[in-house]
Amino acid sequence: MLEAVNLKKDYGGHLALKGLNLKIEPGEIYCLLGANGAGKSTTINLFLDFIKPSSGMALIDGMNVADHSIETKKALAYIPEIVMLYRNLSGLENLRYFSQLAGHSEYTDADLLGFLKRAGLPDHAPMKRVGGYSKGMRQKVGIAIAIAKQAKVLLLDEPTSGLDPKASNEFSDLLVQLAGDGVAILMATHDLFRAKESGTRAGIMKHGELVADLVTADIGHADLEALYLKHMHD
Ligand SMILES: Nc1ncnc2c1ncn2[C@@H]1O[C@H](COP(=O)(O)OP(=O)(O)OP(=O)(O)O)[C@@H](O)[C@H]1O
Repeated sequence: MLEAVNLKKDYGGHLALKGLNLKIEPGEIYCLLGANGAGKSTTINLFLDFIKPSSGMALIDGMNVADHSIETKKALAYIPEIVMLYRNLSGLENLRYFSQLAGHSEYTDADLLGFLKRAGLPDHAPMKRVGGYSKGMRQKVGIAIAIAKQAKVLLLDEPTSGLDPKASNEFSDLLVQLAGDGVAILMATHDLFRAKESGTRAGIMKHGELVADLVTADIGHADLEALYLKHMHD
């Protein structure tokens, strides 16, 4: 479970996050929407403990990440816009390496190949160098790493930007599957369509504040877009 409690971030006089309160339960996919500079990445970076809050708390599984950096990192997986992998290693070798780093040395190659398959990596790809992978294939290795790590929390920062519609659709389906397994997911995205399609909740952030927090099943595509645009113009 992910929770922000009155979470604030001040970058030298610029209040980028103004007291965020948010709870994301296992099985939820929370899509954080908002214009460039709204504070979405700041929120994610606080949960990752990449940056420290000015006040308030970011909690993962009830633990304050600022005080439990290592323990909370064990519970989470992070997928940025471009998943960082070793170009000269194959997908399988990358997955083995990152799984071992996460303390899972027990997996056999068959296990690891199973995770890559579950993440939708084509059968011909696991033995090939990642340097030749498409962006969508790299994202799939990122998902396989999350599966292998048995992450309870998944943080994503614009993971589908630059993916073609089919790859984006496949990626969103994977997130829905992970949520079905009880993972709590927070995703910063500009993709209103995907937020409505695969998100269970959506929040609109503006100037460091959550100005809307909705259940996606309660709102249509057009209504979400209209609401988003209304907030952007206010
Ligand atoms: N390291 C930093 N130092 C100073 N200001 C920063 C820093 N990082 C972010 N900011 C500022 O904080 C605000 C929020 O930025 P943030 O990156 O969280 O926005 P975002 O919603 O993720 O935007 P985008 O959609 O462009 O990724 C912006 O005004 C940004 O310029």
